[in-house]
Amino acid sequence: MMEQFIEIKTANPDSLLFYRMGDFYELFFDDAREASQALGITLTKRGKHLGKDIPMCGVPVHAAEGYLERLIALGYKVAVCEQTEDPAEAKKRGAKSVVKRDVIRLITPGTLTEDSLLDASSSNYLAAVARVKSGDEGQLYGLSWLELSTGDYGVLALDHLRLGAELARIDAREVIIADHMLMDEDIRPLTDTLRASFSPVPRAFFDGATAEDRLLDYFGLSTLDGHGHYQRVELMAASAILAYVEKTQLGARPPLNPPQRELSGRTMAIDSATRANLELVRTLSGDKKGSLLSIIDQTVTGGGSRMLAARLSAPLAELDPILARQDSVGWFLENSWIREDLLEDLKAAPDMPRALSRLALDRGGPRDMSAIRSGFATVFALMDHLASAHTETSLPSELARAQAALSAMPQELGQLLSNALDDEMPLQKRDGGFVRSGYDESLDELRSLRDESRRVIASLQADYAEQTGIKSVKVKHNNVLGYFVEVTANNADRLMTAPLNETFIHRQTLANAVRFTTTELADLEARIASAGAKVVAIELSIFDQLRDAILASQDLIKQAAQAIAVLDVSIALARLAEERNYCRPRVDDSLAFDIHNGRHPVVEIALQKDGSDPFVANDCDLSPKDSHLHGRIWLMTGPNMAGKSTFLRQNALIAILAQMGSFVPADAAHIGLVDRLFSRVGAADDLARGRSTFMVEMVETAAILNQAGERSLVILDEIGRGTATFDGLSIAWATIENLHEVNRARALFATHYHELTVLHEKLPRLINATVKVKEWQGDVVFLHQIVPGAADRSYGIQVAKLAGLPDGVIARARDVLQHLEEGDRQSPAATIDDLPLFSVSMQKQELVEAEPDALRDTLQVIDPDDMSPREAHEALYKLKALLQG
Ligand SMILES: Nc1ncnc2c1ncn2[C@@H]1O[C@H](COP(=O)(O)OP(=O)(O)OP(=O)(O)O)[C@@H](O)[C@H]1O
Repeated sequence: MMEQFIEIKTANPDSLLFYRMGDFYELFFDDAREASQALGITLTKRGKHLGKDIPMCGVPVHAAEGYLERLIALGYKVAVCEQTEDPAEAKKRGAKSVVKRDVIRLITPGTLTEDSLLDASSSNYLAAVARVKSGDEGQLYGLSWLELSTGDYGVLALDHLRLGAELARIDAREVIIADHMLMDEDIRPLTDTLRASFSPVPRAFFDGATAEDRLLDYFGLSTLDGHGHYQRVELMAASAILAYVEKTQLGARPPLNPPQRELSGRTMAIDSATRANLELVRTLSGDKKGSLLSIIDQTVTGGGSRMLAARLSAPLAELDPILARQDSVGWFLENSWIREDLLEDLKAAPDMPRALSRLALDRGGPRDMSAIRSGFATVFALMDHLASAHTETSLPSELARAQAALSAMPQELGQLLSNALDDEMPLQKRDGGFVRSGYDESLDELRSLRDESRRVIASLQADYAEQTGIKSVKVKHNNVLGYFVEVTANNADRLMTAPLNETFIHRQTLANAVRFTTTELADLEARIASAGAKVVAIELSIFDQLRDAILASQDLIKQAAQAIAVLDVSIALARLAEERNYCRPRVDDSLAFDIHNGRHPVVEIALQKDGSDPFVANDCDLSPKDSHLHGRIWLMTGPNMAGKSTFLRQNALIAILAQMGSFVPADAAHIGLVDRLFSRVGAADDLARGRSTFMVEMVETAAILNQAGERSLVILDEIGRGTATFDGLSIAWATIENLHEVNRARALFATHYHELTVLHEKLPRLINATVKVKEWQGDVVFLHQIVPGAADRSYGIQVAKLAGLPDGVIARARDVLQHLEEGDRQSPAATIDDLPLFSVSMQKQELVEAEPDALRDTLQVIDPDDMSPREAHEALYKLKALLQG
């Protein structure tokens, strides 16, 4: 057996091998060590190999999915190895022969189809990255992606700058890449930063010479011309995906359509740092909760939720489809009366695309079929409700298309499924029991034969009781003996002596009972078994017929599922707009960016939940004005904690929401299409990649200055903060000039360098803005209101006080500040360099903290009313002693 194991393991070196033994999947050697640790299960040993113990651990087959789920979540791949013959067959070859086994499935993070392993509301993409040389030095990349559980398959050619951004958008669970590329300079940053697990595959997967043939062969086509003119690097990536799918599905070919070419420029480019900073679908700490998606997602179907996440991750950069989506949301906002009916229908909608893909991969069960059947019910209900609305007002284009897709569902198939499938569905197809009676005559006959025999057996118990005179005689069934007659031990003798021993044949003696069979019983049992086997055979063939019928209509079913998702998303966004008072933004191809009373969608909700003061709405106008041809730059100064970062982020989020087709948290908004969004907000160390905070900041700023154009929106928060004051100030200064003169992008720039505010005298499109605060008895009160002008001071010390810095440190900081401000007026450089800031304040802090606190503590516990004169006297001495030291 070990020989067999090692052979199979050698063929699957990069997967944990789940080796089937009876009711367990066992893991051996290093696999066992890794899995026992990852799963927290006991590591044992079994037998020896080359004189050493073999480490082993195992998981029960019936609970395997739970363990698989955890391993896949940790990024492991698993090869599932099953027995491929009956143990009885193996025995025929000799008592010691090993049952044949083979890997029947490779489970990898990007190729999942099981509901239990998938999150209904998230897509699960597999991606492939191909690379070719282009021009003298340059490299061109091909990126392909596939959602195996829904069949969504796309491809794109792009340069290195966009590769990271697009991979971050797709948010694949697994990325395959040729093994020789994995360590390359251009790929390393991706493997370090993305959430995906990278799977190296042999170079041959990406072979450019055979790529097209592989696609043609897969789709049974003689040319791909009808599907677009793919570049070579696109073909390489797309065919590598197919090769990997064939490898992991062991040759099973999920039905796909040729990959859709995505033309660059159709969506807003958002690089991975911006995406992460803005916490679109996940927060910086990796949680879904608290992300923008979690706040806006009111969808009720898995497909709708996945579509909403995809739209949020890829806001459009083309006008018409944005307007069409807005029309759908607007229509549901106006016709709110129809929403409730449709919502009820949607809540009952099954996840058809995932059921479909399991059926196609021959992994589907009766419940997947019934999901398609109930999909028809959902479709009919939706059509009814839409039709009633239709008579009153005409549907906007996107919804009209959805309605057309729903009505294209093949009704005969729906009828067939509801005729053929029973109401209650078993989990597995192997025991039958899912075909409705009345659907197939021969099946019904066999079933009644089987059931009749069962009834006869049930009546035998009474006959035998009468015949033997033993009232307690029982007819029972188990898997080893089949049907048998059982009597208690003290009644057994009667059956074993004449005349009853002619009828009752002894089978088994237990402690308290003895079991017999009869020819009559054996006969009936044989009849039941043969009818039962025939029943199952007929049911399985009906299953196959139904599956073929479903797959023949799969394109129509997928389109209907897509339509359901469109309805779900549109209704969800309409409800969102209504509940939260969002407005329909005016999106056009101008360079405007004019938000009136905008709010931060996530902070607004957080404040509401806390019961804090309501969110203060703010305007933001970056539109070109008068003779200025390009967008404006707002330079934001203002105290810490005043709300600058919130303001910056809210405007980026409003742009994203607007271009994904949603309404936005504002009273009014006018947005000229944004082609690229850059946001450098807050700094986080990237120690894993050996970069300091400042280095990360500079890398991201470089990307912005190199790529932003006049259609871009740039959000920069505190550039240069992580280095010496003058270096930082100079970098921020030069960055603003570049944005103004070269990039000419619409931009929001927040800074603590008040020196920058003089720039507006030189740069005509630069506007100073600040956040209003009120000073009250030495403390600062934040009004969160953005107003024109520059901040006079930072109020950093007041904020530090609010944060609870010791009083001594605050007092000393005020001294130092005063000193610096005076010095600054004379010779700023000298002051900053000369003052031993840190050590001075630390010494002072120790002084001020240690002494008064001891005195205070003692005083605090003294209660004069509860003291005798003598005690009071002693306390005084104690205080005095404390004072002296
Ligand atoms: N418009 C607003 N209305 C109400 N509360 C707000 C508003 N903007 C911000 N806040 C509150 O103020 C807090 C601080 O905001 P934010 O982080 O944006 O300040 P900041 O000026 O960027 O500070 P720092 O310079 O320290 O980064 C937020 O967490 C939020 O609770």
